[in-house]
Amino acid sequence: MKTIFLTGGGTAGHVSLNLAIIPELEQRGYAIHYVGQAGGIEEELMQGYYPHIPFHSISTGKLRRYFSLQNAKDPFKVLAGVAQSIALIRKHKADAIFSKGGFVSVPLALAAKLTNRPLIIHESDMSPGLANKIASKFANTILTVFESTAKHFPGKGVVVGPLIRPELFKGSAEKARTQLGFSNNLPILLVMGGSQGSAKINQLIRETRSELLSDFQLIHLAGKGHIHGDEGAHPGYRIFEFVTDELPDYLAASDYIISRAGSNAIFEFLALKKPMYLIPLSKKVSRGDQVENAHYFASKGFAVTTEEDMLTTTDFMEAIHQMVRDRKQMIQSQTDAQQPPLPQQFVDLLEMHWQK
Ligand SMILES: CC(=O)N[C@H]1[C@@H](OP(=O)(O)OP(=O)(O)OC[C@H]2O[C@@H](n3ccc(=O)[nH]c3=O)[C@H](O)[C@@H]2O)O[C@H](CO)[C@@H](O)[C@@H]1O
Repeated sequence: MKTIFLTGGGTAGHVSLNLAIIPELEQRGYAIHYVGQAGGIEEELMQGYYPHIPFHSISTGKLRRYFSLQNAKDPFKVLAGVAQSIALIRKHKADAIFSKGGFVSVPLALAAKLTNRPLIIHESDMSPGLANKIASKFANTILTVFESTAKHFPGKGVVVGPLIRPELFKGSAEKARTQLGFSNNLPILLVMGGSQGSAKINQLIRETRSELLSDFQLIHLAGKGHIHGDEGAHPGYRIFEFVTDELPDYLAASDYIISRAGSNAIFEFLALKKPMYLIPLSKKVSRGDQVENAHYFASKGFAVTTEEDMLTTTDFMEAIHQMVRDRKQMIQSQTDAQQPPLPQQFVDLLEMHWQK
């Protein structure tokens, strides 16, 4: 039996794809181990979805882009993580490593190189993240979602497209309506501020909620720690920090989406053919990957987008009206788009590149 180490964490966007391929890997008889950070979202999601898979925590640095005294300690934390990773690879006789990115993946990537194990990386965004840029030096292959990303990895980049968790296609709209106490009279608008929630989007929803509730029923995924008091009091409004098992049903019931532009989430909405309004995380606080993702989606006719800087409630409401007006065309463009690969095809590709 082959043993495979999966890694990726920090945000749910660096875990989703691993969750999607685990059933296929298990069916092919792999022994799977997950390497992440203790207390990270990766540990929480793995415990929730796959509690039988051993989770190993390692030490890692944060790879901050800003000055902090913590930066001086980080190289030592990464080195400790490399030593732990080498020990884990040897102890469990890992044959190959698959990394979905995030800073926790860097020590394991370096350990893969030092122990001569094949390493495959996946990059979801148009421009690669810092962790993947570093880890790519030790990788055999970097699988990308966007075609233009492969050029960042000469000789190693391979376009694979987005992978969607199969359970997202199995939701029941009726189940969601019953559970949420929603009627069939008004469309449902789902709001997702990325896996961690978005203070900006939450604020816009709070400011426009009474207006929105005359046209929509709202499912608001606000993020951990972003719910204040008794916000769920209105019968057409339900707020949650983060949902897991219910997400397929909530997505099936949704007629429209407002979201950040994280790669996993927007490709899920595309695969489910949901008209969407994207407000990407600003370039001021990120490398601008979400701005690129959102512009790409708008250019393909899959989404309406506005940037968050200077966004007023009037602009916000206007963009929502535009999404409603463009609904039919958006669904048509989404229907014409290339279908995402299946987990079987993705794992075939992984196996092919491990052998290289
Ligand atoms: C702040 C930050 O660094 N964001 C990055 C992070 O986003 P983030 O972690 O938000 O990831 P994505 O938006 O790509 O994916 C979010 C995932 O969480 C799931 N979900 C969300 C809410 C919920 O209640 N339940 C649930 O299961 C979604 O279905 C999706 O699978 O990784 C993405 C992929 O590399 C990047 O594009 C983003 O720029």
